[in-house]
Amino acid sequence: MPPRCSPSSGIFLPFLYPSLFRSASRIKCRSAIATLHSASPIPTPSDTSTEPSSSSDALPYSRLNPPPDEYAISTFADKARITVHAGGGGHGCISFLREAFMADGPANGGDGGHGGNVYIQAIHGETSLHKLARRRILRAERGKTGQGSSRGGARGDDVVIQVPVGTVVREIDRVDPMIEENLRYREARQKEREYDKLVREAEAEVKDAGDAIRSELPEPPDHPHLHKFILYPGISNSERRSITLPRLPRRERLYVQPEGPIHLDLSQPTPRPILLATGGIGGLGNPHFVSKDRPRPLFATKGERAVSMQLELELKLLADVGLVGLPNAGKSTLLRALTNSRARVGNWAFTTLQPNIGTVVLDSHKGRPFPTPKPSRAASHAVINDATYGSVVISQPEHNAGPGPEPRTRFTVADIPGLVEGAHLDRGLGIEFLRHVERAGVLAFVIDLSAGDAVDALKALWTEVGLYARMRQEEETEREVGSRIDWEGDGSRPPGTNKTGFGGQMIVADLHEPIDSREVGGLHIAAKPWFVVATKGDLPGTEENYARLKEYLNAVTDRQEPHPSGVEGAWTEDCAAIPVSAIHGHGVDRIIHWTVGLLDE
Ligand SMILES: Nc1nc2c(ncn2[C@@H]2O[C@H](COP(=O)(O)OP(=O)(O)OP(=O)(O)O)[C@@H](O)[C@H]2O)c(=O)[nH]1
Ligand SMILES: [Mg+2]
Repeated sequence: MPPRCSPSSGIFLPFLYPSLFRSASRIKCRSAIATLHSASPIPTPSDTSTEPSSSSDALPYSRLNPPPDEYAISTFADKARITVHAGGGGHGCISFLREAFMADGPANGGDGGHGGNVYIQAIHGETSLHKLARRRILRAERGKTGQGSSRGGARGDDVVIQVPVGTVVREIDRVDPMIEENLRYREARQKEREYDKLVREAEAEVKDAGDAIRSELPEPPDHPHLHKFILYPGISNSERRSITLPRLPRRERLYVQPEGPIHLDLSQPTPRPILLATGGIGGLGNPHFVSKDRPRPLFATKGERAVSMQLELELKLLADVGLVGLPNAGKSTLLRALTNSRARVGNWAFTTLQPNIGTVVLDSHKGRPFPTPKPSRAASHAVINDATYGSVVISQPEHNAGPGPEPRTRFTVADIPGLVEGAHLDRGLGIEFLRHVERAGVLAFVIDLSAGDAVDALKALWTEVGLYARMRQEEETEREVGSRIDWEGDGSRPPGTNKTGFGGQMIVADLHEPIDSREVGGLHIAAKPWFVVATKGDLPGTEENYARLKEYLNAVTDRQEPHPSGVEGAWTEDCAAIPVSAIHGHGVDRIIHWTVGLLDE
């Protein structure tokens, strides 16, 4: 059989066998990056499209310049579609006491146990939805069937679905047997009433020949709750025919089933699990039906069926800082420099295919907590080749900040796959991951100073983010309108309306509710504080690029230039560019200081 991937298609080899292909990959990937850049109007360095944007080839391997195969695989999923089934109720039992010298003992069948519920809980320990995406179906336990000697069945175990904080839960579909049941019961009662009416009319016509007329009438309808009963297995045919089933008492579920469609935004940890689907109630044992006329009931009831629903889970990472940059800009290297992350680094575009999250530990509780003052703009713009920049550990001041809010001890950074032009239209790997940017408190735009004009690169990135933000806003508005429309269209009368019905029309609710002004036109992202990480500052010839970028950002801060996204009213309070060399670990502590300042604002 010929090989699936011909040896000539070397472009795939770095992804498959990175360690075997290290030396060749540098050359191949340079051309791949050059092609990618040339296909895109996003600026590329005229002099670096043939030369790689990194001098990392010449550097010895280290934690910040790792070989391409030195990384931790993250099993990450940010979307999952699951079906949850609450547990059905256990059946009631038909049983009679048997003792010596007691031929016909009293009924002693136990009740069935109630079914387990399905809950959801957002917790900090979870970081991904991959386990749920793999499991797909989650079932709470059924209630156990009742037993003889009046032993009730055990309650079914609940299921608590634990999801990461930042998960959005949307109900797509629901099967609620209680609603079906009510409909079925109403239909059966209607048939019963019609039948009774027929009988009454016939009896009125021939008063003393009621029986004769009854025999001409159609078969009486079934008992409305017939399907809910279990009959004694040893029952004879004559007993079956003579059995008269009682009308069942109306029974409510133990827990109130939340009304649909469920839409939860679990952006905070939930100390108590939230109920999604309620378990069915257990069936009644035969002692419940004992009466003077019926001392030995040969039936019990079945357990109620339970709610099941289909849910869509979407994780919007709740990182404090989101790293946004073009492919190969150096985001993962920066994440490694900032945190203990072992994100994959490689000199080719789209090395990162899944978001990576790292935690910057500011205070490991080994010493006193320390205040984190925001440095001045001038300080953050200082030259980077300072010997102290190599370490991530921040020196702690002598005295404590005094009374006030607890100082921040850590923050999280999300490294998402690189954005290309048109990412908001789902080009590259963009749209899947742009939503993680939505939740970040601060955006850090990682710009490769050696890869063309930094200002153009920043504008291109902001354009994508801005367009995405607007698109999301439109989607949300549409969804909101959709949820206020009665799409049933079956002419049935919605609650609270008059008898005329709506004959299949859509009913749009009042849409004149005020909309949060921050949500208009993508401002929910553009209003976030942001700064630029001007990386690869160690490479020659990057100073001028940095100087231009700094000048531009000062102009944006002074409102002489519009915000790079073009969104009106976006955040321009203090647009900084922090020069770093992530590969050497230079300048990372400035990023940490600056970020903490923005987060604490
Ligand atoms: N000289 C130099 N090279 C760097 C620096 N930061 C990253 N690089 C190199 O740039 C290349 C790309 O780095 P990555 O961290 O994988 O870039 P990325 O932005 O995560 O790339 P994608 O995941 O593909 O979007 C690697 O060869 C790094 O060694 C830096 O500060 N200086
Ligand atoms: Mg990366």
